Amino acid sequence: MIEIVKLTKTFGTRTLWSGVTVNADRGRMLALVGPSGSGKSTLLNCVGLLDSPTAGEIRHEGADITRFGRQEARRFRRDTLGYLFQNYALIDNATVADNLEVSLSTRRARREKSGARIAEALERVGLAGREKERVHRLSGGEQQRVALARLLVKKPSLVLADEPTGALDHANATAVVDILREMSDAGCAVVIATHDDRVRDRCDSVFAVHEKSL
Ligand SMILES: Nc1ncnc2c1ncn2[C@@H]1O[C@H](COP(=O)(O)OP(=O)(O)OP(=O)(O)O)[C@@H](O)[C@H]1O
Repeated sequence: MIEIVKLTKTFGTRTLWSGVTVNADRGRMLALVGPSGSGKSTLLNCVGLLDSPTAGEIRHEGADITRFGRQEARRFRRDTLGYLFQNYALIDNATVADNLEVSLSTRRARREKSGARIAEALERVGLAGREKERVHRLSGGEQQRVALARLLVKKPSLVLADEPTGALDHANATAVVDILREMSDAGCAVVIATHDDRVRDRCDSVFAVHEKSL
């Protein structure tokens, strides 16, 4: 799915990591671990095209995504990528349903019954019937489950999760990882930057970012 090959990131004279080579495969969950500041988020952001590496390649379907122009990057984000952040990255003042609809392109939404898809995703994350509620009124755990429902609606083939359980209690963290596991079992490649040993232990492979630094 994604091949990261000899990736390096430097800021001025500081090398964050170099020679990073690791794959994210469909049907598997990869944990990115390392101490605070070791560059887990930066690596995830390079794969998500939110940041650029200094050297190396990130290959997807024969292309090096680090060389994508604006159009290709937009298509990659739209068609392939799903992101899950610690701070949920939802539209606070909008309803649950509005937050889920943004992940449907209008053409697709017209073609399919978006209402039914949204209801199904909300049911799956334990928020059945909560479409009309405003996101800022929900608890942190509920907001992260809305963000997960948004991924379930979008059905990306690659999910990048940055500390997705960092602000959650044990029950909500377990629920989040359960759903990521389900997406992975359905063929998605899942990459999770995490400090949480319980999350790490539920992944199929572990990549220690700090051990690849020079
Ligand atoms: N644009 C930038 N310019 C300079 N330094 C940066 C830039 N972006 C990130 N850094 C530095 O790179 C380091 C790695 O940050 P990053 O957030 O990737 O680490 P992390 O492993 O995810 O940390 P944490 O576990 O605390 O979230 C930090 O020291 C950060 O200050």
